[in-house]
Amino acid sequence: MPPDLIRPSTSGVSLRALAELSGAAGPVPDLRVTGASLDSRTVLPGDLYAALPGFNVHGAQFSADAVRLGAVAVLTDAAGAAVIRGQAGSADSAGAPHAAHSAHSAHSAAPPGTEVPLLVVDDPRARLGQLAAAIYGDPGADLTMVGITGTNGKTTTAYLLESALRALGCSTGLIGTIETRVGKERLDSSHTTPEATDVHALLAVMRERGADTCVMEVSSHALDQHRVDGVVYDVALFTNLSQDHLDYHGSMEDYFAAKARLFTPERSLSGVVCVDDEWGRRLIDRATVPVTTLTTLPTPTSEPTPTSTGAEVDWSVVPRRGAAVDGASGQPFHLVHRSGDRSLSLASHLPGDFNVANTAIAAVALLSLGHEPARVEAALAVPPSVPGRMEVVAPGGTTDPRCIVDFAHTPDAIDVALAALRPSTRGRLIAVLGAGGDRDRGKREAMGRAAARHADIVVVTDDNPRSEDPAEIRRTVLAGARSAVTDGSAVAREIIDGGARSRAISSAIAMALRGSSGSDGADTVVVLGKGHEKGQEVNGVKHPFDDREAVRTALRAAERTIR
Ligand SMILES: CC(=O)N[C@H]1[C@@H](OP(=O)(O)OP(=O)(O)OC[C@H]2O[C@@H](n3ccc(=O)[nH]c3=O)[C@H](O)[C@@H]2O)O[C@H](CO)[C@@H](O)[C@@H]1O[C@H](C)C(=O)N[C@@H](C)C(=O)N[C@H](CCC(=O)O)C(=O)O
Ligand SMILES: Nc1ncnc2c1ncn2[C@@H]1O[C@H](COP(=O)(O)OP(=O)(O)OP(=O)(O)O)[C@@H](O)[C@H]1O
Ligand SMILES: N[C@H](CCC[C@H](N)C(=O)O)C(=O)O
Repeated sequence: MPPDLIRPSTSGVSLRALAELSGAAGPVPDLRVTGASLDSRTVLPGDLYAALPGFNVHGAQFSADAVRLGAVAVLTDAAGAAVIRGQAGSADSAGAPHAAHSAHSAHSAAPPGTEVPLLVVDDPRARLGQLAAAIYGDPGADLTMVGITGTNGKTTTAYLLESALRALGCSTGLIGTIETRVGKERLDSSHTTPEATDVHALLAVMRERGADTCVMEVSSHALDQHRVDGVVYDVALFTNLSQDHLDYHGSMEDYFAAKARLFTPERSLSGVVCVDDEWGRRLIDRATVPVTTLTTLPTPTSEPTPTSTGAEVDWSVVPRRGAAVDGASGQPFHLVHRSGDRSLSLASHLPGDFNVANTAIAAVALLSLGHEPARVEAALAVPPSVPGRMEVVAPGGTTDPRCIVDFAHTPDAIDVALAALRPSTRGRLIAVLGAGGDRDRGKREAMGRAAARHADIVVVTDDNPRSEDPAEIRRTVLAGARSAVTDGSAVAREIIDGGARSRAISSAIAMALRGSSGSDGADTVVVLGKGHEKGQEVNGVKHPFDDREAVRTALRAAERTIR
C-alpha cells in the first residue's frame, strides 16, 4: 500500500507510554514511536516492529530487517526475544544488527548503531490493537464505526451501506475484501480485514481526510487474530453463518464463537442480527450488547422464536407487490417493525432473495445509527454497484447468452446464487466453478453438490489452487456434483471437468452459444468463486486473471468461430 494513504501524519506516542500500556516491565528510553508494523517488509522509520509468532515462522527472525528499515523498538514474546538474543549472539561475530533483552522486561543493550529496545509480553498479538490505537491517537473513537461479519454478504452489505451513507451526506471510508476506500482514493485489499497495525493507520488516514464514518468487513480470522482490537463499533452487523473456513476454525461452533466475539462490549455498542438462520438466533442469546433483530422469513412464522426468551423479531421483510425495480431483477419490499407503527418501503436492486436480506440489514443498521426512516428509504433507492457480485458482464439477447460473474465460494452462496438466477434464465443455466486450494477442504464436495442441484450444466474448473494440485481439487468438486446425481437431488444433465479456468469459461460460453440458437431461449453462464479477483494464485505466484475479462474474451472468440 502506498505509505501516504496507509500512514497518517502523526506525532506518535512515547515508547514509555506504550511499555506501560503493553504491561512490559523494565525501563525504556524516552523515544517517540510514530507507526507500527507486524511485517518487516513494510516497516517505516519510527515504527514499532511487532515480531509475532506465526503459523509458519516467528516474526522475530526478521527483526534485524525491521531495524534496518528504521524500526525504533520491537514488541515480541519470550520466544521471539530468545530468537533475537540468538541473532544478537551470532551478530557479535557477523556484525549484523541485534538487540538484547529479558522476558517481561523492556530494556536495550545492543551494539552501537543497532540497539533497539524490546517490549517483551506474553501475547503480543493481543496487545497490538491497543498499542496501534494509541500510536495513531485512537482514530476509531472519532469515527462512526460499522462492522459487518457473517459468512456471506459482508462485502455486498458494506457497499450497500457505504452508498446509502454517502446519499445521507456522510463522508465515508470503507475497508473490505475488494478494496479500502477513503473518499475517492482506493487501494486493492489483500485481506478482508487488515492487521491491527493497518486498521488503526487506515482509520487515522480516514479521519485526517475528513471522513466521519467507516464501514468495514470483520472476518472471523480477524476476530480470532485480534486484528480489530482497539476498535469499538457503534453498530455491529451479522448476516449469516454457513460452512466455510473450517480448515482454520476446526468446527462450526468455533467459527461461530469467533464471530460472536464482535457482539460484546469490548468490540461494539450495539448489534443488528439477521435471524434467518439458526446461528443468528443463537447469536442474540449470546450477544452481551443490545441487539436489533430482523428476518426475511415469512411472518407470523412457524420458525422457532428467535430467542430462548421468546422475544419477537424487531423487523420483518414483507414482499411488496408492484413493478420490478428499474425493470431489472431487483425486488421491492416493506420492512415492518413488530409494533406495526413503522414501515419502510425499500427495494433490493441486486438479484436474489439474499440481496433482500443484505438490503434489509443495511436499512436496520442505518436506523440504528439514528437516520430517519424516510431518508433511509431514499438513500437505499440509489442502486449500488458491487464489483464481482452478480455482475452482469453480458446482458444476453434472444440467442446470445447472458454472462454473470459472482463471488459465491461456499456451498450456501452457490445454492442461493444459482437459485436466484433460475427464474430469469430462459434457456439453460450453466455454472462454471472450482474451489480454492489451502482452504476448507470439507466444503468442496458440498460446493459441487450445490451446483448440480441448481444448474443444468456444471463445468468444474480451477479457482486459486495455491499450493495444491488443481486436478485433485477438481476431482473432489466433481465427486460432489456427481453425488447429487446419484442421490437424485441434481437437476444437472451434464457435469464436466473443464480443466483450466480460461478453457472452462470458453467451453461454457461455446456451449451456451450453440445451445441458445436452437432452444427455448438464451442460456445463462455464471462464473462463480472469484468475483472481483484480478489474479489466480498458483504455488505462491499470482498470475493476472479476471473472470470478467475471460468471459469477454471467450465471447468474442466463440462468436468468431460459431457465427
Ligand atoms: C491463517 C492466517 O490468517 N494467517 C495470517 C498470519 O500468517 P502466519 O501466522 O502464517 O504468518 P507467518 O508467515 O508465520 O509469519 C509470522 C510473522 O512474521 C512476519 N514476517 C514474515 C515474513 C517476513 O519477511 N517478514 C515478516 O515480518 C509476518 O508478517 C507475521 O507477522 O499472519 C499474516 C501476517 O499478518 C497474515 O498475512 C496471514 O494471512 C494469510 C496470508 C491468509 O491467507 N489469511 C486468510 C485465510 C485470511 O485472513 N482470511 C480472512 C477471511 C476472509 C473471509 O471471511 O472469507 C481475511 O480477513 O482476509
Ligand atoms: N446474505 C447472503 N446470504 C447468502 N449468500 C450471499 C449473501 N450475500 C451474498 N451472497 C453470496 O455470497 C457471495 C459472496 O458475497 P459477499 O462478497 O458479499 O460476501 P462476503 O461475506 O464478503 O464474502 P468473503 O468474506 O468471502 O469476502 C456472493 O457473490 C453471493 O453469491
Ligand atoms: N476470503 C476468502 C475468499 C475465497 C475466494 C476463492 N476465490 C478462493 O480462493 O477460495 C478466502 O480467502 O478464503
